[in-house]
Amino acid sequence: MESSGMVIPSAQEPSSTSTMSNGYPVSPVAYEAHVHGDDESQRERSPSEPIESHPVSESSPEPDAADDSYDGASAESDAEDEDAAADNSDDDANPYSRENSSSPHPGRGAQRRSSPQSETDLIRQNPDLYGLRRSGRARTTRNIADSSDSDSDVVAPRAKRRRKETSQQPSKASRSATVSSMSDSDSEEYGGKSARASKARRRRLQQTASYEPSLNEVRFSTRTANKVSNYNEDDEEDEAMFEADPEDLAPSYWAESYAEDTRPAVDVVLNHRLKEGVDPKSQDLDRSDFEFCIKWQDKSHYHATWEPNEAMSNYRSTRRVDNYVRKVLNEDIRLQYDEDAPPEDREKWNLDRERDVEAIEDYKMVERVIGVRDGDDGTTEYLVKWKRLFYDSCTWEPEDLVSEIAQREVDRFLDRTARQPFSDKNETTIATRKPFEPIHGGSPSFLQNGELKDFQIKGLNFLAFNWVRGRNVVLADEMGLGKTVQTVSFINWMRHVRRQQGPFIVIVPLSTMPAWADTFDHWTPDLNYVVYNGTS
Ligand SMILES: Nc1ncnc2c1ncn2[C@@H]1O[C@H](COP(=O)(O)OP(=O)(O)OP(=O)(O)O)[C@@H](O)[C@H]1O
Repeated sequence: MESSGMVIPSAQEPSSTSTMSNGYPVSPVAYEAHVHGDDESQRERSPSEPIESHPVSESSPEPDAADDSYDGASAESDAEDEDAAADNSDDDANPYSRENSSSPHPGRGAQRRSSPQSETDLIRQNPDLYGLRRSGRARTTRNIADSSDSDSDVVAPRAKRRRKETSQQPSKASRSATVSSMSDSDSEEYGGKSARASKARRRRLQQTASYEPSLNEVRFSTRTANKVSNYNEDDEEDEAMFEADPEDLAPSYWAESYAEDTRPAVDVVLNHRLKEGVDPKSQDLDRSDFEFCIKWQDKSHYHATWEPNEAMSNYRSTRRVDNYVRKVLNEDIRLQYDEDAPPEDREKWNLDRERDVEAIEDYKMVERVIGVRDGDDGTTEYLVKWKRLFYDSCTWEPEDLVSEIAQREVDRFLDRTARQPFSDKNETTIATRKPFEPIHGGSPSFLQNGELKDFQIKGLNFLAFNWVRGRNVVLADEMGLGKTVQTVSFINWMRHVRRQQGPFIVIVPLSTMPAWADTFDHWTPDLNYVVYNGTS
């Protein structure tokens, strides 16, 4: 308890290392206390005693009178000091306790009245005492400081390697850290080329006591900075599927002579199929027998087209096609036509491809319209959020197209933008809310395309009742009994019954996000919700 009370604050308090030299207080207040020879109780309580036998208040330099931020901590440590002093007076096993219990200690008196130089002399004469007094302090920083030293048992795994290096030839960084540390503490006494091995130990202790953690942290970060882990090694091939073709990159030093390549650029190859007329049982199929479904850069999946292999020379970024052939087409040919291919592998491959194709069809469906603008040619364009794709994949599409494939979404967008959301302020404030009126007589009329069960109405009333009271609650029930539906209903109860337009935030696991979106769409299609996920 003593060491923690002493060590933790001192290790974390920069002012303690900046205002104290070798643990000696430089605070004028502290020095004044010694000169005037305060009585014993005052000395024990003083947070700024220089070197004392008391293990908490007196050997710890942190409660410097110059540092106001320590007032609170000082008061706490004072209280602990009183307890510790009482304990120590009975603790014969602790040499400091004995020392502390006898106030007229000659050494102590000399210390209190000595100048900083004589204090340093005393430290040199009593290295063990010096080390022990700071042992508590050092403990918290030892792991950090000693990680670059050689005599710590509790170090990071790489300390072993560091130990070897430092024992043979101290690294430049290590030396500079040592010098820096010494200049912080007392370079005159502990530095210098003539320092002997016995002094080195004291110096280490000294460093440990006076090191600022930031110094060590800098050293750690410098060393680890060279080790850049690549966690994506396994994904290299996947990345290659989408990596930019070098021909896409227009070198800036060619800028003047560089003619812009306006050919369509391949974004992703979505699928492949045999060309018409090619015998599917042929044994020597290759990429020239196939067509590829290409999603073009800056265009939505809706505009993906099938292109034969020989047409690729008309497009940019065809390296993505090469990668697709290598990774997907060749594997498909192998699994479909190689009789030795395990049937389970073939089945899994086909299922995966089916799933991918289904997903691509979803990407072509309009989830919602989120913006409108005038196009270049005077026509109207809508900003379309595509189903299952993030918002950074939204594209501007001509009005004709959007109306043709998703007129309902256009109408919803126009409805939303036509009216301003308005919330009843009286209902927003708990104190002015109207009393709770439970929902009776079946499913509420503000829900569309379905009716709540009785137990779900009960759950909705439970949520509504507690909202009126301003209480936070959790709705819990067994799986699949309609908690999502009840929550969506509750939000709509607030909108329609209490005229609260939100915004409401619903935080859900990524995997359940589509289900939530579907529930909103199904039960309350008039509600405007936005799905936030992805990177932008
Ligand atoms: N009253 C109802 N009428 C018709 N279908 C309902 C009703 N209540 C719930 N469902 C349907 O039951 C399914 C499960 O509902 P819901 O997702 O709300 O349950 P849940 O309790 O949230 O599930 P989980 O515990 O798995 O999250 C959904 O497809 C939902 O549309």
